[in-house]
This record gives sequence, C-alpha cells and structure tokens, in this order.
Amino acid sequence: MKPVVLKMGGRLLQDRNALDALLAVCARIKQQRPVILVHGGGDQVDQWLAKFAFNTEKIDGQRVSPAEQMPVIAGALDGAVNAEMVSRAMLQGLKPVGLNLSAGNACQFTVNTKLGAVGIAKPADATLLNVLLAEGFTPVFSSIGIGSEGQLLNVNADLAAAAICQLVKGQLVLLTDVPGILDGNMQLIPELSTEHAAQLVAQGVIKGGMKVKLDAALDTAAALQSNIVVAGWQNPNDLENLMQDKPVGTCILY
Ligand SMILES: Nc1ncnc2c1ncn2[C@@H]1O[C@H](COP(=O)(O)OP(=O)(O)O)[C@@H](O)[C@H]1O
Ligand SMILES: CC(=O)N[C@@H](CCC(=O)OP(=O)(O)O)C(=O)O
Repeated sequence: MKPVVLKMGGRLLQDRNALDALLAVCARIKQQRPVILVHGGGDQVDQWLAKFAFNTEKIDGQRVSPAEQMPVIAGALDGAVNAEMVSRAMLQGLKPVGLNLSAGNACQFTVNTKLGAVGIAKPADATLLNVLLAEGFTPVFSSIGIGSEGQLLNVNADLAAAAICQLVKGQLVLLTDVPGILDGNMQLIPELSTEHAAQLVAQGVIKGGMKVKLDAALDTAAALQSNIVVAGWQNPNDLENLMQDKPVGTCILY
C-alpha cells in the first residue's frame, strides 16, 4: 500500500496532548501501511532566533534565512524539534528514525537566493527510505537540507513534505492549525480545483503559509496525479476518517 506522508506544523508540537493523540493514530495506521512524518517548527525557529538576538521576516510565507542564522535555524528544526518529535513518536511505538532531507540523498536542492539559504527540494534517491519502510521504521524528517556546496539550507516544511511524498509516490496529508482552506467568509472549502484556487489566491483569500501549502499540494497533485488533503490536527479522528476515504478538510483536486 502507498505510504502516507504526514506533514505536521510547528504549532502542533507545542500542544503535547494533541501531538500524542495524533501519533497514536499514526501508530494504528502504520499497522496497515507505511507512515512517513515531516515536521515544521516555524514557531520554534522564531523563539530560537529571538534568543540569539536575530531579527527574522517571512516573504510570501517563507523565512528569509541568512547563512549566519542557519546554525540556529538548523539547531531548532533538525536538533531540538526533530528530537522531540522522535521522542514522542517512540512513546507511541512508531519505531521512529530522525532524518533530514539529505539523508541518503533523499532530496537535492536548488537555492532560492532571494531568500538567502532557502532550498527548493526535489526528490532524488529513495533507497534509504525504502529500506527503513521495509524494516518497519517510521522516518521523521526535519525540513533542513544540505546544498551542493555542503551548506545548510532551510526548506519550508510543506514543500519538504511534497518532495518526500513525490519521492515515494505516497499520499500527502498536510495537517495544520485550521480545519482546511477557508473561503472569504471563513468557511471550510471541501473541494478545491486548480482554477478556483487561482481565483482565491488572486483575491488575496489564500495567502502566507496557506499559499505555500497550496503550492505544495498542487505540485504534488500534478506530479502524482492524485488529490491532496489539507486538514486540521485538532481532531485526531479526522486522520482516521481520512484513511478510510471519508471527506475531511479541503481536498485539492488534480
Ligand atoms: N484561505 C485561508 N484558509 C486558511 N488559512 C489561511 C488562509 N490564508 C491564510 N491562512 C493562514 O495560513 C495559516 C496556516 O499556515 P502556517 O501558519 O504556515 O501553518 P503550519 O505551521 O501548519 O504550516 C493559518 O493559520 C492562517 O492564518
Ligand atoms: C524557508 C522556510 O520558511 N522554512 C520554515 C521551516 C519550518 C516550517 O515550515 O515550519 P511550519 O510548518 O511550522 O510553518 C521556517 O523557517 O519557518
């Protein structure tokens, strides 16, 4: 069965009960099919950069990442947050393995120089992932990568999850702190076509972090010829329902 690639945002990691409940659902899903986790940690990066007295800003939902800030950004995402995710997943019996996007050359990168050390991830080598999945491990990816010159790169975690999902031809689920993509009246949009999405972006209804999520979903939908779901993490039953093909969140149509 196709692996399910679950992206979890940094805000989830600050709600221990919600995270544990969701990882317990992941452990149940894993009895049926392989699970891969990709996590963010934008809020944690904000906190770490502030502690080191760095200013930070985002452009169109992506963090401007000067090279001198990368040890702090990588320390947060690929250090503290990844270890925390692995430890919580371990307690739920998921056999997690903490990785970054360059593990086993899983992804390769071009650099979005406009934003500094920000990587654009492309799927590259699935060998390591396939070995881990075949042995019943749960890969847990941070969104840090290593560029062709050996430099640390910061990758938006939705785009990182998209690249990992394309690598294994999996099912992508982008979990976030809202129930899905909302319209101009803050109502959940159950299904979204490419054309409708473009209209909502032009109207400024889908923006910031959600625009990046939409881009990740549209790119993966086109690459894999499959629908992609953006859903909330607040109710762990939603994930179980989704695995049973029940409608949850916003389904982005390819
Ligand atoms: N149309 C929209 N529908 C829902 N959320 C939106 C929309 N446009 C912008 N957003 C914002 O996008 C946020 C989710 O993106 P982000 O903060 O990057 O989440 P995550 O950390 O889960 O990746 C929401 O909390 C909301 O503030
Ligand atoms: C380039 C870029 O924007 N990187 C993100 C990576 C973490 C992330 O995406 O975290 P969430 O999923 O919690 O938002 C950042 O530095 O915030």
